[in-house]
Amino acid sequence: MRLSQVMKCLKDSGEMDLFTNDPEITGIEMDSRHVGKGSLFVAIKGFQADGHSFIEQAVKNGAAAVVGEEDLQMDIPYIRVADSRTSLGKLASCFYSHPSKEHKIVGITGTNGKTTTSYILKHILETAGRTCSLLGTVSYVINNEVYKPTNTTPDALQIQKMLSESMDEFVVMEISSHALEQSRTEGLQIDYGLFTNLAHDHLDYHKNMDSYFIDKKKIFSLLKKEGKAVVNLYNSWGEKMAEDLQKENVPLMMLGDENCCSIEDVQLNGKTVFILKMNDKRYKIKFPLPGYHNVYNAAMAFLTGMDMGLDPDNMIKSLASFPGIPGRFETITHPTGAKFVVDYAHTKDAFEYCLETARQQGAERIFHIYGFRGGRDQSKREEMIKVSARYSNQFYLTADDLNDETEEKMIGELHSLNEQFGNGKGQVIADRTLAIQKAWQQAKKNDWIFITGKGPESYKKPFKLPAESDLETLKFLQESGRHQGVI
Ligand SMILES: CC(=O)N[C@H]1[C@@H](OP(=O)(O)OP(=O)(O)OC[C@H]2O[C@@H](n3ccc(=O)[nH]c3=O)[C@H](O)[C@@H]2O)O[C@H](CO)[C@@H](O)[C@@H]1O[C@H](C)C(=O)N[C@@H](C)C(=O)N[C@H](CCC(=O)O)C(=O)O
Ligand SMILES: Nc1ncnc2c1ncn2[C@@H]1O[C@H](COP(=O)(O)OP(=O)(O)OP(=O)(O)O)[C@@H](O)[C@H]1O
Repeated sequence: MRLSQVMKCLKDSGEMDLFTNDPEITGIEMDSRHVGKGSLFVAIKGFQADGHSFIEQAVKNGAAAVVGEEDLQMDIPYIRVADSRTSLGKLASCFYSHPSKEHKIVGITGTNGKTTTSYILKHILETAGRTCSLLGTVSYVINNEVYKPTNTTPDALQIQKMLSESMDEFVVMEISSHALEQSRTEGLQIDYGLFTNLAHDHLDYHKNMDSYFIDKKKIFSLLKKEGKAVVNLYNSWGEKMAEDLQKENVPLMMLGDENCCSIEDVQLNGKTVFILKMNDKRYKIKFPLPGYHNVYNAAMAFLTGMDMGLDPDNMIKSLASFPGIPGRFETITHPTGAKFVVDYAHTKDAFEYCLETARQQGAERIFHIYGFRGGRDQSKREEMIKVSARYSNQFYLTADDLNDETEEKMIGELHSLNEQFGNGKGQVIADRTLAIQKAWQQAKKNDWIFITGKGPESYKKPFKLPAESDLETLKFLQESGRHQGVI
């Protein structure tokens, strides 16, 4: 494709300056290290580095043209734009022939429930015999091939490339607020935009809840002409979102609105069973994942499936056979019958939903093992400890992924938070595997032990026990118990 053809996508928005020759463009790159002969290199001012300082390297690697924000003179075509990130999405969409058009795309945003809802939707679509790609925190799945994700929502280049490679009819993707704020979704067009909820998280990045909300709301600017918003009203931010969208005349389906679809008769002791009332019809849904939060996730997926024209009876069967998601309420039963749950909860709301679920399931004692990511939103830590102290009989604070924080600083912070807000129930055990071992050794019948925050993710540093994730630690303890004849 000639540069002038790729540039047409920017020309429309008046972002293009003149250039003198028209080379053949073999690919678009945002990382100078990936540039090859004929690439168009887009220089981005990032949080860690400035892509403009790698232009020379990109040219050495064979770049045929460069897009950037600075006023530069070069021997190859240089196109100055106001915002490289938005230009990247537009250019990539153009280069890959606007692949959003080729699929029915569901974008899911919200603080909690994106991964779960996306897995449920993929499952019900596939049960109905439809093909579905998935882009999200746990994995990217394209044409049934599974890839390790870079981000929850990949960069604009990857999005457009994967959409163009996907031969699946549907694409279900998690859309993070970071991605929306960083214009990774520029050039993407979606058929459904789902908003699950908003809760205190990522305020290191978004500064306050209002600006976090505004970034999340950007998902609806991606809707195709005939696209629809699906909003969960069972939380106050969902109500606000729906109100805003109604004012803006965005076609909207609301979970929790009597005139559309509402949840009734929820049973949570044992299996999750509830009624979804849609217009005059009532659908009885049985869902294997416990907890009220999963009622919302299943209902959001069902509502979207109904609008897609899927058969409700088929969806009900599909939901009943949902196989679960790695690291989302994954349960291992201790020899005493105690339940060990590995979960990805890392917000106050998610803690509440999880720990409350144990109460609903008849837990006599609740133990909770968790930590905080270093270098991430520190303002949420106090609220999370308070919830944990309210619901659990005892909790252990461990060193989670430290990122840029030192272990010493994190441990000091854990002690301090525990003293202030732990209600005398907390203990700092920095080694996560030893904290899990301690809980394993003291577990009794009818105890529920939650290990939260990492889900299926690997530990970033080695701990005492030979395991690389929470699940592996539990399996190690299970195996060791068997070898020692402990039943
Ligand atoms: C803070 C942040 O969000 N950073 C994201 C951002 O990176 P950046 O643009 O700042 O990159 P940078 O390292 O400063 O580099 C700037 C530019 O120089 C280029 N470069 C760099 C080096 C070089 O030698 N040559 C070169 O050309 C880079 O390719 C880049 O184009 O854009 C990248 C591409 O999209 C993201 O991968 C990266 O996510 C980082 C890794 C990250 O951890 N982000 C988290 C906060 C995040 O986005 N999380 C959400 C999920 C949140 C949730 O809901 O839980 C997500 O969507 O994953
Ligand atoms: N609808 C919901 N409301 C509140 N909490 C939820 C909901 N669904 C799941 N959770 C809790 O949040 C955790 C993360 O869920 P999930 O992975 O589906 O969310 P996510 O939005 O993809 O999160 P992340 O962006 O951090 O990957 C779950 O392990 C559970 O504890």
